[in-house]
Amino acid sequence: MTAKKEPAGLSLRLVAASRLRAVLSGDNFVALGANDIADSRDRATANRLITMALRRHGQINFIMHALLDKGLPGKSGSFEAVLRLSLAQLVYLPDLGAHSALFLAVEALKRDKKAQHLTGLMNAVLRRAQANSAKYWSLSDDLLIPETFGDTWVDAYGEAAIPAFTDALIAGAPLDLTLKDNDPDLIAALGAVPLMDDSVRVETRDRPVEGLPGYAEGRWWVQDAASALPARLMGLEKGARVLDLCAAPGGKTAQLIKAGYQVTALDADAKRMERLKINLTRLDYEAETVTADAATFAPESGFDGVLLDAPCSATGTFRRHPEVIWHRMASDIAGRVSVQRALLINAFRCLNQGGVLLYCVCSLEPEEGEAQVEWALQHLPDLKLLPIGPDEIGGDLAGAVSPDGLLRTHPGMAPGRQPGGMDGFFVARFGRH
Ligand SMILES: C[S@@+](CC[C@H](N)C(=O)[O-])C[C@H]1O[C@@H](n2cnc3c(N)ncnc32)[C@H](O)[C@@H]1O
Repeated sequence: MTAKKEPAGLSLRLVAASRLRAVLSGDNFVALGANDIADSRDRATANRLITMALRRHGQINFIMHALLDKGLPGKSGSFEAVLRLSLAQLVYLPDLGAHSALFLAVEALKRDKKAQHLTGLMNAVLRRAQANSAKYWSLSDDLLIPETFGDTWVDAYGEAAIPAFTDALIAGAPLDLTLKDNDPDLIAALGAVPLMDDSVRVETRDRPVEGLPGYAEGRWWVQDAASALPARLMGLEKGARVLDLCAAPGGKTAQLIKAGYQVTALDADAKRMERLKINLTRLDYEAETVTADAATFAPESGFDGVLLDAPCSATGTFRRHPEVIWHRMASDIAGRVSVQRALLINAFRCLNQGGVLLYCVCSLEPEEGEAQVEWALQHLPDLKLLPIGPDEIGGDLAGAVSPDGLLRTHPGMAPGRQPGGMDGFFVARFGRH
């Protein structure tokens, strides 16, 4: 007897459901790669389903609430993940076909011992969703942002920021690169548009990053346009000794080396440090590397510059990691604020008199940004603010600098007037008396 053939499209959905399930329970989203699904078209479909489910998470919450009269059944294995993927397909990816969404959801549940008793419920819920898909398609985009963040972001960035943020969330992030050298032929070969300084944007690509022109020769590295801003503000002479704290995977380290500094790159995570070393080797760049806790690292001599890219809530990265805004709680932010303070204190200790300290976070939360500057100026009396000038920032982003010289980007901004947004970043520059 020959084994019964699996229905087409089922196995990619099983892999997608398993990845989404991990994200729902707290993992960061990492796109499926060739090791997960060998066929590139299947892999692309699976990644589309997961990213759509994550970007539309808030609206899918609303739909699930409307359709599951008794709420999500307890201890139900992959039920929630399969349901979210199927709703993403039915409502937001109609080109994938409604029939396959219903049929494959039921088939997927049949293969999960913990959920196979729920095939009837899945079928009924998805049929109701299908009947109402036009109504669900036009749900308010305000649902895409959790209330806790929505309120803070309106206060910090104004009412108009929210529609801009939801547009950016739905669109996702294009690929931004930082170039080693601004070669117009390379930019053309990449099909990229210049954004500012050495940042370019690749809007569409037909292959993985490793297959793009110039990757193997180490002519660029992946770095969001916002993430490339802080290191450009160091402003020291070539040859200055610069400490890059929380450096892995090394995007800012590479920029500091490119600027001509003698760089020491430090990170607490040994695996991520290995990744940093591999990245620098590909770029043919050199730095001293240290695996240590940035809160207690005690160098033998001080540095002319310290860049502290502090661990944070990462809410500014929601275009690539939509899950961050659903994972983060107010208590997480408070915990991160105290770690950032400990790191700021030690960053200051590592700095020579007359040196420059850059503090940055990829967070949209004022507690991790502007409020940390107030705290640092109160608690570290030898520290003074070195205001960032609007003319120091290219890409038509002068408006991102506040009157007191703090830099704040957000996903609604258009670097180089290009569509696609940018990460939310906060940068402050200090000097030591
Ligand atoms: C936002 S990522 C840094 C990105 C990096 N600066 C770049 O531009 O590529 C934050 C990093 O902080 C590191 N980290 C977190 N807590 C740390 C600590 N106490 N000491 C040193 N590194 C830490 C993490 O391992 C992570 O690599």
